[in-house]
Amino acid sequence: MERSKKPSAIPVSSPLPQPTVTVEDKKVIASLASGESVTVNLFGATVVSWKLANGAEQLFLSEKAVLDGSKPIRGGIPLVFPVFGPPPKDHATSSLPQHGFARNSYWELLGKSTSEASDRQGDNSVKLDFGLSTSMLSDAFKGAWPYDFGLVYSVTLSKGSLETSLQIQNKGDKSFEFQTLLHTYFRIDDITGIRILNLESKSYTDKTRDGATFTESSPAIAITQETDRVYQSLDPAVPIIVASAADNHSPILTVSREGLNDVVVWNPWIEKAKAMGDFAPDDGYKNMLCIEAGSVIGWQALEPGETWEGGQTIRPKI
Ligand SMILES: O=P(O)(O)OC[C@H]1O[C@H](O)[C@H](O)[C@@H](O)[C@@H]1O
Repeated sequence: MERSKKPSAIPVSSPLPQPTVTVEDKKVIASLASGESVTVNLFGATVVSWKLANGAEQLFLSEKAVLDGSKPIRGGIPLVFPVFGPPPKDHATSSLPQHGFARNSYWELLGKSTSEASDRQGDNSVKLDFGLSTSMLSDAFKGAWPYDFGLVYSVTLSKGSLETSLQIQNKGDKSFEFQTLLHTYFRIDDITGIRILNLESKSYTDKTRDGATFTESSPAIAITQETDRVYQSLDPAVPIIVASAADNHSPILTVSREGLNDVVVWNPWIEKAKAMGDFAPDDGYKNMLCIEAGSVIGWQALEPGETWEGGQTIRPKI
């Protein structure tokens, strides 16, 4: 008599845990099953929180950030478009507010999509697409910048990285010029404990010194005072690294860029932090650093029908 064989385990391809996306109160929250999460406020499509699986918040959000749409959000990743800084008087953006209207307008959630982690070990990643187009602007912004445009901003949360990328389309019949920037406020433990790598020998304008131009001499930049510098014409293949001063300059996080060849390094320091009504606590400048990937030197021209794309991927050391 044949001994009945125990059925051997049949390999089944178990589905990876799916990310969840919830929309509540003008906020979109996406989470991976392993615990990472990102929160995007529809006002400005501003990413206001990005947490790792262990709950560690990666972005600085001021305790006094205004979240009701009455002013740009102080912290997270405000999006700058179509002008960086105060608009020049002789330019088509001259009637817009500082940093333009993208961070000052309500965006819509266009959709979400998931993709499988390539190694089948981790969770899926989740991509949120947000849109802003001419018809969604206030009449005041439409009047101040009369161009027909469409923006799609994609926020992709993966295990160990956050990617934010912007597509800009000229949908009208006249060309326009723009600047854009991802104004990322990183949360850091202690501003005195970090160094910024990969900017040595690069040219920068220093806004704290009347916009004078200098060449960076330091291989590892320390922030010890108010800092507001626009580094320009960087090699897009070289990421900006925020490193630990104490730990032999080992990376704390890296910022890789595509199409964004300028980088602003900003910390308001003591007096400027106190002077900002929506910045809190006063000594919060010790726990933040803005590394802002952008295209802000000169202007990008976009002809009718053309699309421009750029973005960043942030990877913290885990
Ligand atoms: O106060 P905001 O309009 O948000 O600007 C905050 C900061 O943004 C950038 O980093 C600029 O380089 C700074 O000059 C400016 O102070």
